[in-house]
Amino acid sequence: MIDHSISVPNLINTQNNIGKWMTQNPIVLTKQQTIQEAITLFSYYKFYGMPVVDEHNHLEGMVTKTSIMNALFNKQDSSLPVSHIMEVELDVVFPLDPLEKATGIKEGCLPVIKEDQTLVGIITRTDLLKAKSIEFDTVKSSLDYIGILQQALNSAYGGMVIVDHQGLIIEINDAYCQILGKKREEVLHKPVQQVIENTHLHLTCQTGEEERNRIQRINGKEMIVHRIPLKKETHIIGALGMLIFKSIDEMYTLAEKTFFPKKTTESQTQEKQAYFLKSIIGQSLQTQKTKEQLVKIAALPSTVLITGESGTGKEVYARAIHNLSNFGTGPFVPVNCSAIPESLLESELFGYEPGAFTGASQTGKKGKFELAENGTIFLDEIGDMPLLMQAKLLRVLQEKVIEPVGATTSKKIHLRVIAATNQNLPHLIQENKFREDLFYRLNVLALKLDPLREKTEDIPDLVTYFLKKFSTEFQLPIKSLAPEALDKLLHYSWPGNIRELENICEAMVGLSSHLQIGLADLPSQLFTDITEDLPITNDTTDSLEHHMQRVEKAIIQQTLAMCDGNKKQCAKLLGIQRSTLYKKLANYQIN
Ligand SMILES: Nc1ncnc2c1ncn2[C@@H]1O[C@H](COP(=O)(O)OP(=O)(O)OP(=O)(O)O)[C@@H](O)[C@H]1O
Repeated sequence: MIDHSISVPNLINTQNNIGKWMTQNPIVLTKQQTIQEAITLFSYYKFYGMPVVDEHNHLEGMVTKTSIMNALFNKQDSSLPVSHIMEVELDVVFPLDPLEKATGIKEGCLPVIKEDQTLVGIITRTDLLKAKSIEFDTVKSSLDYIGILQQALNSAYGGMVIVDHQGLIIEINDAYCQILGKKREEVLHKPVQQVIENTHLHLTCQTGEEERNRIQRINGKEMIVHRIPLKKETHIIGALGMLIFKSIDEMYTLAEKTFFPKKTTESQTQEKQAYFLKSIIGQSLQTQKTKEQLVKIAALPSTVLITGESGTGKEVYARAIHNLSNFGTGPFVPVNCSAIPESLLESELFGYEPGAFTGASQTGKKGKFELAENGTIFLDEIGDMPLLMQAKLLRVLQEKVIEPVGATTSKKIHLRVIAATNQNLPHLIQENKFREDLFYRLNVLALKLDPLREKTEDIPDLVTYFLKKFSTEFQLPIKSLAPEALDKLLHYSWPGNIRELENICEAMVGLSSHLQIGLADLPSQLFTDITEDLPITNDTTDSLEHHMQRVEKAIIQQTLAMCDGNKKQCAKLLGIQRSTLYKKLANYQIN
């Protein structure tokens, strides 16, 4: 993976000790050398002082220009050894001492020794001046660097903010300040989460994870942001936040200007609708009405409940609503509530904190709700949600907050909820299997999908669409359907609805060796349609629903027999999910 994190230059050298700046290997004297020799060396090297060492390089004293001058004025014999005039009570410094320790030199230089008295150098006033002037240049150039950085930030079109490893703001540009309606001085050194709404930058400093093109709500507007960790070697030392577009609207305006310069807003909306409704095949009156309703629903932010038998396209409609809605730029996260074991459902939906339970990941895990932030969560098979989870979901819908497992605080969420079921929720409510209050929360906007047998006008279009789809997928010439075969499809009862039709088309394209699929290529289930042979009861007290259940039971029994009891194959043929088949088998007590 490419590491996009930014490394920060080392602006100031912190190792400003004496060892770094001292004069190493200085000229030294031994005790036996004469005053005359010292005078010669002084006049040649222009030193202020020279250390006197023994044969092991241990410091014994110091001969300075002052001590030489005194000797000369006192008419001392210059052939005497320097031990006569050397200073023995000395100030000394050590290599690791800070530079400041040497700034007290009143005159000349100081010997630098190790703990065992070995001489390692001298530090002179010239050394000190050099160190200070270089330090000054470094600070100055780092100040210039910060100045350049500020200019660069301020010339950026979007907002930029830099935080340190604790999430405290250390730099912010004018554009961001304008968006926040705050002054730079007001927000500097404050925790970023107290200044910028819905920010994650402080978390970026903890996770080191880069996030690009995320939607963040600030001042009621959705904006696109990048969050980039700043690293020095392997350490995270802060994070850079970039606000790319000041709002989604601004991005659309820009995209519109670039891609659709002359079109009116209305025609753009129609184009967008046409694009996303294209995936919903069918021109029957019912389908047309459902699509019209879909467009109206998409424009609203409220929760949607889609009902319809298995395979009628509930997820297809949910995706279209998402794409046409204001949440369309965010993620679409489908969750099949019946496929997740009850014990895992809560953590799957709401996530968990690090180490929340035995076996939990040490980094924690985001739940589906958090993953769907600024987008849509699609809760399929909501009728199968356990009662305890229903209560938790109700709270989420009411308060718009989630509480990850093991967390002590709750998190605000901003997303749209679409739920779907093939079950009769009012019946489940009567049986105390579904909460009435949750039903009303979900059913704010209702979309009911008709079974395929009630809109057979859609079948020709669907068949054409699926034959083309699978012919292309299997790299075969595009196949068609003979009129008598189509007629058979139009008179079948389609218990698995569009999914069953899709599966049959897939099998026909793959298995038929003819370009035009005839009656002989149709699967046997179409010829043994149980509903054709079903006795019509004269019992007027029997409700339509009971009739339907008898029909459904008979179809399942017959299909299962055809598949020699193979439930996987039976579910596929019926166009229902295996979990749905198992439930129905249990309901009808079919073994
Ligand atoms: N109007 C449609 N046009 C084209 N394809 C469709 C349409 N409706 C459904 N399909 C296809 O039928 C299959 C089943 O659709 P989908 O999964 O949306 O049904 P469902 O009602 O959610 O089923 P379940 O209740 O079993 O979850 C999918 O492969 C989908 O692409």
